[in-house]
Amino acid sequence: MIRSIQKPERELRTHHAESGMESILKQSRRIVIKVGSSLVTNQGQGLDHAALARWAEQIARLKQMGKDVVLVSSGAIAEGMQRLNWKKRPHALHELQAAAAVGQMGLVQAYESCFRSHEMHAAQVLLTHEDLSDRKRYLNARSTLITLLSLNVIPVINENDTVATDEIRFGDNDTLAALVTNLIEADVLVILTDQGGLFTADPRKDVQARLVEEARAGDPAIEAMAGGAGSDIGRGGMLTKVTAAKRAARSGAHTVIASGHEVDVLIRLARGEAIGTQLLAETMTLAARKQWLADHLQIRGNVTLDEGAVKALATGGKSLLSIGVTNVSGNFGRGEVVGCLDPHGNEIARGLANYNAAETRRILRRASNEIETILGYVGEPEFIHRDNLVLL
Ligand SMILES: Nc1ncnc2c1ncn2[C@@H]1O[C@H](COP(=O)(O)OP(=O)(O)O)[C@@H](O)[C@H]1O
Ligand SMILES: N[C@@H](CCC(=O)OP(=O)(O)O)C(=O)O
Repeated sequence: MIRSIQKPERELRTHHAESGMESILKQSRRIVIKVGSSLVTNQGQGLDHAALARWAEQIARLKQMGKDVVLVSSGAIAEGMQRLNWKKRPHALHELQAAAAVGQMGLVQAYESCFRSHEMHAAQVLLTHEDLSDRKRYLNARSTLITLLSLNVIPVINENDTVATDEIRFGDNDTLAALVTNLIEADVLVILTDQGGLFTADPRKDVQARLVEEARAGDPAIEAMAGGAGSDIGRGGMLTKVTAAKRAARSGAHTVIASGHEVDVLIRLARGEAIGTQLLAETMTLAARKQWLADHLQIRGNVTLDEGAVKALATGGKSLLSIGVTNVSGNFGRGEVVGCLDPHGNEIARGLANYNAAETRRILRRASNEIETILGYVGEPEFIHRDNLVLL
């Protein structure tokens, strides 16, 4: 497992290396990597294809090291501007959105051809923040991403700029990357940018600024160090990265902020070299996720379980299958929270249902392999997956 709670005396370190520190990437299995605009474009004009090829190569090597990788990549607007022959970044949101729609084609084409040379595929996933706060879409996005990972495909995520405006306005894929980290319960979020990491002040303005090697994600002191907006190309700045780290920590993920200009930065991090800034989460992934679930609980209905299912949940650490459900009450949708009652009506657990109430009424007491015949399709084999279940 990855390193967990840091000691208070290590709250903030600003001196350089030789500290024997090891990168948290070494121990982690599931990683979200965010590459900022400055690392995938030619100063905001078109894509830097050589850079994309380097990212794909490094990610292919991480895969060989047994890591699951999701890539969050900016670059659509810059590529769209070039394809449309626009020399200056427009101010009107609808024009930025149009540029993103044109450029996204080039972005995924480029990644697909890069990953193909490593005998891998890329998948385009466009998301908005709202998608991830809606429980049904949250579950759908989660299942799709986890399936893509199991198929050895690299999901390449960007904001769905056609329907979102806030992120274009602020130029921020950092928040999106943090939400994806929560979504798939990644161990680490790696934010690559044009600076060596988080400095005690903006290094472009303050020559005295020192690199913060390690701190606690969510420490108010680091928020104060991260100034306002950054460059003209990407405009989220360091503050959105520090905030992203705080958000990622909510599901137990650590964050690394490092320079994408370091040669083979991802490989070196994965081998354990401490590069850039490590912002550490205090809780372990699973516990944090359960806490997240607990915070979001608003029961929409109940299912009653038979004794076997109660035992499987309470002592077996298992998922809840439809075969163990004997009764359904309420009117919940897919992704909504249901209470799980024992045969005496006592609530023993809560979790996110993979099937809505009407579907559950049809599949109760039936085995998972019968779901497809009964409903005409099959989603997940479990009614509530263990990861989405909290015992009371
Ligand atoms: N404390 C700080 N440490 C490092 N960089 C900072 C800090 N405060 C502000 N910045 C600025 O944030 C910029 C990175 O943000 P941004 O340009 O949005 O990158 P990206 O496109 O990679 O998301 C840096 O170039 C730097 O000028
Ligand atoms: N989604 C947009 C821009 C997002 C963006 O610039 O974010 P960031 O790289 O965090 O500064 C694009 O692909 O051009």
